[in-house]
Amino acid sequence: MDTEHSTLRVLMFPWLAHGHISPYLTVAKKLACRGFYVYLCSTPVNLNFIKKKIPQKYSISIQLVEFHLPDLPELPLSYHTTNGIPPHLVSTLKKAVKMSKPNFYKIIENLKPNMLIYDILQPWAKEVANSYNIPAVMLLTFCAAMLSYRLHPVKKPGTEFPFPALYLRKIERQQREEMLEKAAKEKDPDDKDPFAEEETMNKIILMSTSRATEAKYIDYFTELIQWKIIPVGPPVQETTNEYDGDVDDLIDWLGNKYENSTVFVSFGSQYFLSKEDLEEIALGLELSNVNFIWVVRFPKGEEVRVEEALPEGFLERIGDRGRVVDGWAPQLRILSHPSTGGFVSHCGWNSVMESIDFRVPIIALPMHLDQPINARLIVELGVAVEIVRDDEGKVHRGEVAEIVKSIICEKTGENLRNKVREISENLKKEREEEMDAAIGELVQLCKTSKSNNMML
Ligand SMILES: O=c1ccn([C@@H]2O[C@H](COP(=O)(O)OP(=O)(O)O[C@H]3O[C@H](CO)[C@@H](O)[C@H](O)[C@H]3O)[C@@H](O)[C@H]2O)c(=O)[nH]1
Repeated sequence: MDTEHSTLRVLMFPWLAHGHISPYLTVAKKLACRGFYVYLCSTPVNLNFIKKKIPQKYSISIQLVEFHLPDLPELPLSYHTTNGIPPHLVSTLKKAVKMSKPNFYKIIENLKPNMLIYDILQPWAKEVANSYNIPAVMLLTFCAAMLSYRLHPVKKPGTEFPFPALYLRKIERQQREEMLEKAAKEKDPDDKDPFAEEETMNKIILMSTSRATEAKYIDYFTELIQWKIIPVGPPVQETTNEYDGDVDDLIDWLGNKYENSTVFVSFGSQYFLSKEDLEEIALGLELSNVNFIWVVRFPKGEEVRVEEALPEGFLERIGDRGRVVDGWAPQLRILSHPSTGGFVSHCGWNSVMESIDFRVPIIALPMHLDQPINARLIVELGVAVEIVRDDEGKVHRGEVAEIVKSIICEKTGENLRNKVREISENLKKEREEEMDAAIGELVQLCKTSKSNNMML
């Protein structure tokens, strides 16, 4: 281990979502391997989950720090995470996090880290750190294509977005406008623009992405924002045995299938399918005749039995061809398995990067947020085919079946597999170099912080 940085201590504070925690944990491990001492801060319910993803070798270099939220009757402890929280409570969760700012002051005061790495959804954390002369760097968990799309109209109003491949369909534009309106209404007037120009702040952004997947978008985002953008590579963990339940049984079942014969179907940790989408996807998988593992999930507190939510007789008709998993599956173990030949995904950024890293072509079925842009990006890259919804946003079983079949049984799948293999190789080549560049910047910042702290 490189001991040069062994006295540098970094506090990491991701938003309370698995899609955000996962890339923070990846970076935490990379920092720990290079001699940093890392504190990873989240709520107890998230930490219980994170614990299982940290192998023994990091037991000293990565310390977990509890962040407590206020005791609100509508937000029991198990809801102190976005995983499985009923969608109407997400804004309450955001408020609860904000109310806990005094707890974050105490954490910073106790730990006195050399640097904070914070999330765009908690921009106030930077102010807390800066108030102790501690530098703060944002780690973004979205892709540069998405951020370019978002910032272009602000920075270059009245001009056309120069990447037509990243268009949004009419229904997606409507959904996006509704989402932005809702966000504007809920916005706390104290919250500053996370990309605002400030003299006190270093203009460095770490991004959970790679030049291997989106070099031109990283360059364009840099041009728009005029900050230094440092990609830190794909957010991929080691495949640990962190899951309870019948995981071995599931992996044994997968082991009995032919190479590239099975699709994995999963829509991340924050989204729940509508009844109609659930039915069309089930019947599409049935029609495709392809093997599958499908993670079906419902919000916490809704006592839904998976078998009852699926179309009548579905499980009997599928028999041993498919497995339906309730709630959560070991995604990385499944994606890294040779029998997995495709991933029907909502295109959360982590799922996209994980799939590319493990050389699995993607069948894109974006739901909301950044996902439509992510889907267009990977189609442009040549590693995905998209299941296109109709003008009302509905998914159709016939299209699901056709595309799944084409990826597993036809030439289309082979072409995508060749392309994803090539990009995965490039990702691996870039990974270390990108992280080394990031470490160089972080060390500089930490050193500044050390001299600042000595002056206190
Ligand atoms: O059964 C499951 C479900 C998820 N995961 C893991 O959980 C993470 C999920 O992340 P992601 O694929 O990005 O999906 P979301 O949880 O939906 O992520 C949110 O955060 C992402 C990063 O900011 C955004 O791109 C998404 O749109 C947003 O929904 C991944 O690491 C998965 O490997 C599992 O291990 N098992």
